[in-house]
Amino acid sequence: MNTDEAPAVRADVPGTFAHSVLAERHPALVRQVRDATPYPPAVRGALDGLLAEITDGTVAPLPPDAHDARQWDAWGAGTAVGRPWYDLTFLWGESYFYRRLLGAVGYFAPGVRQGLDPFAPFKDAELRGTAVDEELAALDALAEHPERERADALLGAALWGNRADLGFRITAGETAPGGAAQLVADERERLWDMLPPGDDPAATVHLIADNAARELVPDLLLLDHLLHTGRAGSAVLHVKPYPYYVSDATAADADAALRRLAAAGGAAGEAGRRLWDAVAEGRLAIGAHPFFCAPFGYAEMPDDLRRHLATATVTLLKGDLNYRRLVGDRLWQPTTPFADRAAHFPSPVAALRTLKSDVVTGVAPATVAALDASGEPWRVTGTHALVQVAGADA
Ligand SMILES: O=P(O)(O)OC[C@H]1O[C@](O)(CO)[C@@H](O)[C@@H]1O
Repeated sequence: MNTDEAPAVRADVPGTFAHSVLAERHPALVRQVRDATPYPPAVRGALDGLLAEITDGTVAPLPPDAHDARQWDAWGAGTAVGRPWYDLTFLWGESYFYRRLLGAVGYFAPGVRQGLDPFAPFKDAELRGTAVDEELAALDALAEHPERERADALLGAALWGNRADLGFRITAGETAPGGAAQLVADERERLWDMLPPGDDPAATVHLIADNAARELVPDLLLLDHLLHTGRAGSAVLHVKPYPYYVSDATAADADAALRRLAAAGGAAGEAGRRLWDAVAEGRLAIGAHPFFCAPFGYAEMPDDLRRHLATATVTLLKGDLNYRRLVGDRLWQPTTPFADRAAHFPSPVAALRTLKSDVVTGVAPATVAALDASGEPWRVTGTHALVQVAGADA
């Protein structure tokens, strides 16, 4: 199917979800970042400048001496600069917003704030929170269950862990995410068929992570299960090269989650120490390719990343943004076959996603009709989820 058949998601129509992200979520986030850390006047000024720019101004360029100014030029910054933010496509505009926010807090420039994650206060609080304690303690009860039940439970935890996304909560407030957990597409069986239990040292699972803390912990536990049961001989965890979309996991977040697990008691601690050993022995690698923060879909991934992902028996792709980048950030008919949209991906791929934006494919017509008839904004509230698989029959 030609991508021109569906319009790109844009943020220029008031009343749409994408518009609300630029008009409400981004300004709220700038204020939250400014309040979460005792920033000096220069940083506060830069954040205020960014706030004014995204509210009333036009897109400003990166400083010419920024380490990635040429990269962003190649990614289209030249044509974006000087235009209203709402003129940009949603994916490009969101991505550039996060790059600019990091610039405002001095993340990239030499100096005392270089490399300091502005979202760390939110991520740390979540990782230390009692909700994680409770989730880890619940693992002990799983040990007695048959392997397939444990696998399903861990897959479910990784799937619904995607609801814990901190960016989502900024506008979801206290009452959401919640409601009935519901899968709009359920291809778990096909996923497990690709990874039979046993000793297959050649099976490699790649996991393209989404959020840190409450999502990354169950992601890691799922990888541990795959490695421990021999469903996979090795694994690669792909994280972001720099802080992104508020809570997206970086290598520092992966280390923090591994420490949290390894220090836990019971089954969680055992899994954490196995994961620690797996990293130490090279069976679990952590990667952070620059393209994971690029403002484009995965169909446009560079050759080196394509070759790397092609080594996967299956790639688990987590979360809403990764899904948008997989199928294309376009307003597809929800019945558009997922396998068609994901056919470009270099390995078999399984999307594990709670729905937090308008993009969706691969939903059966009767399901779409029932969801639409419910009158609920089922695509964007995080109350619905999907497990979809493509490339498994190749
Ligand atoms: O963490 P996730 O599941 O990728 O969700 C993040 C989602 O939140 C947003 O940033 C704002 O809705 C979306 O653009 C994005 O798809």
